[in-house]
Amino acid sequence: MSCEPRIAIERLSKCYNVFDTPPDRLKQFIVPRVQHLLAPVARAFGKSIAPSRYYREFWALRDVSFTVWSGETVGVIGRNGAGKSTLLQLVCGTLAPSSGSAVVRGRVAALLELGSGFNPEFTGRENVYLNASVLGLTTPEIETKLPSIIDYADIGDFLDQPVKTYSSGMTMRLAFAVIAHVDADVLIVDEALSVGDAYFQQKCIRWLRGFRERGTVLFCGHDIGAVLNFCNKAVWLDGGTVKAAGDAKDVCEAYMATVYAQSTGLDSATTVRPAHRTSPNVTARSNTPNLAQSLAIFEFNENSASFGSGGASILDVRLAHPDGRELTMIEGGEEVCVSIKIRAEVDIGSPIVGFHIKDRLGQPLLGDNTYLACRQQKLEIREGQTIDVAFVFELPCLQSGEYAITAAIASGTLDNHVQHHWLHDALIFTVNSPYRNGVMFAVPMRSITMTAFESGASILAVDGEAAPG
Ligand SMILES: Nc1ncnc2c1ncn2[C@@H]1O[C@H](COP(=O)(O)OP(=O)(O)OP(=O)(O)O)[C@@H](O)[C@H]1O
Repeated sequence: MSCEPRIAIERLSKCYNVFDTPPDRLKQFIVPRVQHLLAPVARAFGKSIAPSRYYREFWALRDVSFTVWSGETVGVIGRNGAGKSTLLQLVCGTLAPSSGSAVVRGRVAALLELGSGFNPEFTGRENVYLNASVLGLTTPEIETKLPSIIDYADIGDFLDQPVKTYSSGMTMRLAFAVIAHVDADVLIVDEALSVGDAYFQQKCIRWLRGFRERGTVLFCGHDIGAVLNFCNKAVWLDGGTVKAAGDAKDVCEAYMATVYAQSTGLDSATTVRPAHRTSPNVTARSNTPNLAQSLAIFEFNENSASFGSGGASILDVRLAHPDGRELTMIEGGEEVCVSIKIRAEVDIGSPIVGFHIKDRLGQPLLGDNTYLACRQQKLEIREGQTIDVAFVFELPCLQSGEYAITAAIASGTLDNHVQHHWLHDALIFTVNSPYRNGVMFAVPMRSITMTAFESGASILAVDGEAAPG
């Protein structure tokens, strides 16, 4: 990180004029103008006219100051209406401040309202030129990058159709493709917009993660998990002012404690208590996890993003029961099988096949590879042969959301290998789960026990269902 501040925000405020009724807006438009015209007449009679006001002021942001340093990823958090979007729009310059300043150094790209910079009457191709030049690229630069932008957006023949004929997903793909090619120094992104279809979402997240390594990011986080995963700093806005700023973990924890306290009516200072080991109170016990999570598994996507030196291709990736039956519903802790089918295009001496399950932010949650388990009995695959690799394991209880399985085949050892084919997001699946436990995934508890005592004697023991977390 250098010592150059990329974003310097000083006493930034934004006041909106709020009209209670539409006629008030009209009155505000007409009456002060008439009063202004009549003012000289009134003055001639020794009178003055006080200008009428038909609105009230609403300060969406007041005296906000903080600095984002080069290389930082800062999440802006806060409840609905706290002023996050207003702040981001002021930083991007799409909204004018009422007072104070937001100075950004370097080339800025914003992912706020994707496609909002597009002219709906122009074709996608024309909009790429328009948008990229607004973001600072010269025409020769755009021409050089155009094939890559088109490839990234992957919207086929629609490129030469007017943008007004696009679905919102297509507009988003094209807008993101432009953003990904403008070599920005600062990226301002509204997390809620980094969506689309699951494959494209994973592609965006991969790009954002890569960008984070070289650029500065200001990130509007509607989801605390995303901020914790993605940001090193956080700014907590509350009613348009900065409530806390600093290390993302500290700020998010303080924010969550307050949100929890407000939703439960408890004082946040009383929600964290020291552990008391002497007198546990109530008992519940469980060893039968039976809260079902419903799954939707998409088709294997052989065209998903990939890399590798070649020599082998991943032909299929499946998530199913270990006996091959289709998986539509799982219970916490059930055995599942991730199977990967591969064809060798050359002889491969020491194949290593592996997979990752990633959450919607691209965070790898779990996975494994064949290296340790199979190193004693080396398998060789000959050119033209196919192999099936099956990983059978207990899938932890996942939170609701979208997940992606990435699969790969390499050869060699863990430290020294050739990557033949790495297929990002080969299989997407969604989980609709009842678990709300605040962790990325939960392991099924073998038992959960709470015991009530009175005068040292146990008075209550209850068997309950396992609900991890
Ligand atoms: N054009 C406007 N006129 C009047 N009030 C506005 C206008 N735009 C935003 N506001 C108000 O300003 C406050 C901050 O809005 P903002 O959209 O910045 O909040 P936010 O933190 O991004 O909320 P959310 O998480 O719901 O997106 C809200 O109370 C909102 O109603």
